[in-house]
Amino acid sequence: MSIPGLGQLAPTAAPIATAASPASAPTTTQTLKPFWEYRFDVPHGSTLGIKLVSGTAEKDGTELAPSTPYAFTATKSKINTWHGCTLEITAPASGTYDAYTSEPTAEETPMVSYLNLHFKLESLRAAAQRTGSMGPRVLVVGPPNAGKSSLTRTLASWATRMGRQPLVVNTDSREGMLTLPGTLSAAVFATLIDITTDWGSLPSSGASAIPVKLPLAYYYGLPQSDDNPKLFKRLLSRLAVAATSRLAEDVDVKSAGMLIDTGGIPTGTRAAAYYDFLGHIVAEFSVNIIIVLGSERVGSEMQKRFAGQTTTVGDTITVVGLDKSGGVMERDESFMQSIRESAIREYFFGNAKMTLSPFTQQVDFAAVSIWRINEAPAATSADGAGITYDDGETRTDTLEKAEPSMMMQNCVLAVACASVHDAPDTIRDANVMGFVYVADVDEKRHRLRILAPVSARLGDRPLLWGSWPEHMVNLLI
Ligand SMILES: Nc1ncnc2c1ncn2[C@@H]1O[C@H](COP(=O)(O)OP(=O)(O)OP(=O)(O)O)[C@@H](O)[C@H]1O
Repeated sequence: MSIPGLGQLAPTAAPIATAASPASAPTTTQTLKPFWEYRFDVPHGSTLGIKLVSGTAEKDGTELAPSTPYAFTATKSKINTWHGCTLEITAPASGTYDAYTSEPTAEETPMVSYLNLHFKLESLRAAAQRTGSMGPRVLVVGPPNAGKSSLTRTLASWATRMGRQPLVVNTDSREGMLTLPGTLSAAVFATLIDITTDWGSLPSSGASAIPVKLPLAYYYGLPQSDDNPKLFKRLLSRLAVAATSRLAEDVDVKSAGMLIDTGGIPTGTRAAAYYDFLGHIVAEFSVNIIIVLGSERVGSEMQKRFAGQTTTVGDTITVVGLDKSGGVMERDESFMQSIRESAIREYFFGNAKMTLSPFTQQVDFAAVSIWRINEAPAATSADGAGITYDDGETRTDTLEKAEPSMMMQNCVLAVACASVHDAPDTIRDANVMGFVYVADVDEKRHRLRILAPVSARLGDRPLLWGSWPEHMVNLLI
């Protein structure tokens, strides 16, 4: 399944630094030979400085500018080089970090196979440009922590560097792409990505040195894709319609095609639901290239299900297996929770480079229309009618009207691009305009204190209340 001649990255890692403290935190230089990677793990509360002194280097496909200091916090990632480079590393003034160099040869690193893939996609894009047809629609799949998002980002960056404008789609609602977690989103990438972030800064009202990418987002609002499969698939279809029409209206985006990131396929009984979602994505986005990262088991399942099939636009589906990088890092639940909390904080208050001033407003219970997104496990909604739970309620993909209550305190609510007068199904299908945070619920006075990124009234916009991202108690502290 792998491109011949490329094996798993050899674990030849040589630790160069751990647990820096102010006394032992000098600025050091690190020289990387061609194909080496500098891998680093910086926890929350620590900041690692990296500067390219000579040579060339990339992070997830985006080149580091020479002599420019970059600050990384709460990041597990790598800097790689094709031709060799020297980096200046400034250890955190306080706090810890781990870093090491991986020293593979060209034959050992999967990065070469990723680059080969990029050139293959480039030739398909050039052909699509000549004929006015749709460029490649690439789906990246694999088990959790296979490096799927990193590969998607790298392919997007390389395409952008060639002057292409691919549409990048995130179908992993546990993590947000250019928006908060809990969403499915798509955005055209025409400019470089801020390498100190995963996907770039969240769109906000502030100015930014790097052009901000505006995603189209739909709010799913539940922790797992299979918590409400019917709703999840419904929103994927909505996103696919929007993505396809974006391609239709712009020839440059059309020829560049799509890069679609997915959530990790779990093992065991939950896997079936995830393969079902992948089938849905393949059909709805007319996927014609499936990249399977780091799993022969997933690879053979994808081959069996999709290889050789004809897409809805008439081309044939190809399944390609690629090795996972030996450097991909596990991110435990507490690390991921702190990433989600930082995303919420950044959305309302900005980041180290740009401070935002969110707006607080008091709103009467009667002035808001809040809709609850419920879990509805698959087996129970096979007939489309939903299940009757012990509490006597029936749950489907349809939203349920919710009265403001203490349960909403410290929750993020999505503002739907719809009207409170719309039917629940229209509200469910609407894309998201933005988010507000419920800072306080005063049940006695029937008032909510709501934080919004801009000083605009909620007007007649309905609010969607899910359980993901989870409530965050210390946003205003
Ligand atoms: N070669 C590498 N060296 C060091 N870190 C890496 C490398 N490749 C990826 N990572 C890091 O490993 C982590 C997991 O990678 P990534 O998010 O790409 O995996 P994923 O398969 O998308 O994960 P998930 O299943 O959670 O969606 C990320 O923090 C990423 O930056």
